[in-house]
Amino acid sequence: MTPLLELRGLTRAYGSLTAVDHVDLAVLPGERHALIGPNGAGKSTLFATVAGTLPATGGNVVFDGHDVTALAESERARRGLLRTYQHSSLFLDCSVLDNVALAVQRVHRVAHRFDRAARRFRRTEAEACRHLESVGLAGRAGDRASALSHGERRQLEVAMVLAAQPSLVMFDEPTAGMSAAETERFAELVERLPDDLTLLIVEHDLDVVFRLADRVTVLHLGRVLATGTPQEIQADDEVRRAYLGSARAEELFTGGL
Ligand SMILES: Nc1ncnc2c1ncn2[C@@H]1O[C@H](COP(=O)(O)OP(=O)(O)OP(=O)(O)O)[C@@H](O)[C@H]1O
Repeated sequence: MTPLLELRGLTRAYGSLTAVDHVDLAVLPGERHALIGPNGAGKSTLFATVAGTLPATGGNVVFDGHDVTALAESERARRGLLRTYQHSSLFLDCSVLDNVALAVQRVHRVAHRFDRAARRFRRTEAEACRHLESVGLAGRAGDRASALSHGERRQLEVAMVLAAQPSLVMFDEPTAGMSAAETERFAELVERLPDDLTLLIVEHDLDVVFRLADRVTVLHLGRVLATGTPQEIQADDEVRRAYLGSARAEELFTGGL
């Protein structure tokens, strides 16, 4: 199967520090792929370089068969490669529904241009409602975004990303700061996303990783240490060694299986 996303020798240096060091990685269509690693492994840098938030200093990002390394983040998003931002994309004074409707409108700017205003409005609203339903927020449509809890804001953010009709969504530590109940709700939400949506998730909660991911890539000191199924990763001696001394070693040994 041809990968939807392929990283070829992707490298990102900050001066003399190579935070992401010749990373090769393939994410297949429909796959849920998690990126883990001890603190400072280079996960955030890799994430930002793939999304186009940070330019690469070497190597290539190939998305849907095209080399997008030189493209801006917005152009990558237009082609279906989207990343989530922690809260920064929300209009807190607008309603939950309007936040998603605005995201829908951005996509349909061209497609709906010749519709009559009332019809365009109805279509946009119906589509926004559908996205809210798929993230479990239909009941909060009329509330202000500022009234949502931390976990609900992250759900709203997913609805807004879905409105952009992506083929690959990159989640940036989605459960960070969530309560156990919010984390559970978020994991269920991800499990319910359409099967053909490809996901790349950077996540610290290894229970969530081992529950959601089809395959896991472990970064260590900017390099790929291992890629495999959750079971393979948990049984990998090198991975265990990389996590030893990390507060998360315990999770690696006990989580998920
Ligand atoms: N803007 C920057 N300038 C210089 N060095 C940086 C910068 N951002 C990150 N680094 C360094 O690059 C390396 C990788 O950092 P990065 O944040 O990508 O790792 P991470 O795996 O996401 O870590 P964490 O799990 O702690 O978030 C670290 O050594 C970090 O100190």
